[in-house]
Amino acid sequence: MAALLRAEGVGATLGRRQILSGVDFSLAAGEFVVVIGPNGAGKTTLVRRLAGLLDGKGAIYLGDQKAEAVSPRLRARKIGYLPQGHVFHWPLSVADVVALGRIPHASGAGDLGVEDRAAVLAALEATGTLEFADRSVTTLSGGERARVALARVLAGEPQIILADEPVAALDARYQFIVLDLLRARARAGAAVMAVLHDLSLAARYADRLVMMDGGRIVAEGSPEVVLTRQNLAVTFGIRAKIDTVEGQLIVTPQAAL
Ligand SMILES: Nc1ncnc2c1ncn2[C@@H]1O[C@H](COP(=O)(O)OP(=O)(O)OP(=O)(O)O)[C@@H](O)[C@H]1O
Repeated sequence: MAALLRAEGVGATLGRRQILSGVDFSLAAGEFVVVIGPNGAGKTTLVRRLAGLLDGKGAIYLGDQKAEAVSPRLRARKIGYLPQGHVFHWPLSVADVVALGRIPHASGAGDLGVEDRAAVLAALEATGTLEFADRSVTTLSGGERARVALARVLAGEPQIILADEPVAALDARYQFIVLDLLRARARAGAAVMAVLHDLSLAARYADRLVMMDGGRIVAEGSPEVVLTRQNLAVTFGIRAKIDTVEGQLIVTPQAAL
C-alpha cells in the first residue's frame, strides 16, 4: 500500500549531538506501527522529526510530496501528533481543549461547524472523557489528562497519527481501550505509529515493529522477528522469557544484563 508518510535517510542533531542518523521509515494507510527501544534510543526525536518539529538531514514525504512543500495548515490537518507526557498550562475546559484539535479545519472565523462538533463529541466519547467535558484540564488526574490529549488529536481526524507513549500514564483497562482505538483508526484507513515501552502490548498491537537503538533502526518486522532473546539482550540489555499464549507473544523481562 502507498505510504502516507515516508522518511528517507533522516537525521537530527540536538545540542551538538547527532541523535538520529540514516533512518528510513514508512507508514502506510491502514497500518499500525509500534516503535520500541531503550531510554534515549531516539524514539521521541524520530516522532518529532516525522511530525515536522525538527529539522535535519534526509527527506520526509507526505504521500508523494516533500513535507516542506505542504502548507503548515494542511500538514496540521494530515498529521496528528501526540507528544510524550503532554502538559496543559491553561485552565481550559476539557471540551475546549479537545475542540482545539479542530483548529486546522476551522473557517476564518474559527467557529465550530456541525462536523467539528460531531468530531469533538466522538473523540470525547471514544476516550472516556465526555463525563468530565466541563471540568478544567488542570483538575484532572495524569491518566485523565493523557486521554484528553489523545482526544484532541483524534478530534482532528488526521490521516496520520504519531503517538509518543500514548498509554504510559494509563491504567491497564485504558491501555487496551486506547490501543484498540488507535488500531481502529488504522483499520479505518489512517496510518498510525505509536511509541510503547510495554513489549507484550507492542507485540499484541503492532502490524510491524520498529526497534531503535543509538538513533538508528536496528530491527524491523513482525513481532516474532523483532522480539527475539538476542535482540532484547543486545538492544535493551535484558534477559527475557518469550512465550506464545493463545497466539499472542508475551515478553517477560527477567533481569538486567
Ligand atoms: N536538546 C538536546 N540536547 C542534547 N541531547 C538531547 C536533546 N534532546 C534529547 N537529547 C538526547 O537525545 C537522545 C534521544 O532522546 P529521545 O527523547 O529521542 O529518546 P527516547 O528514545 O524517546 O527515550 P525515552 O524512552 O527515555 O523517552 C537522548 O540521549 C537524549 O538525552
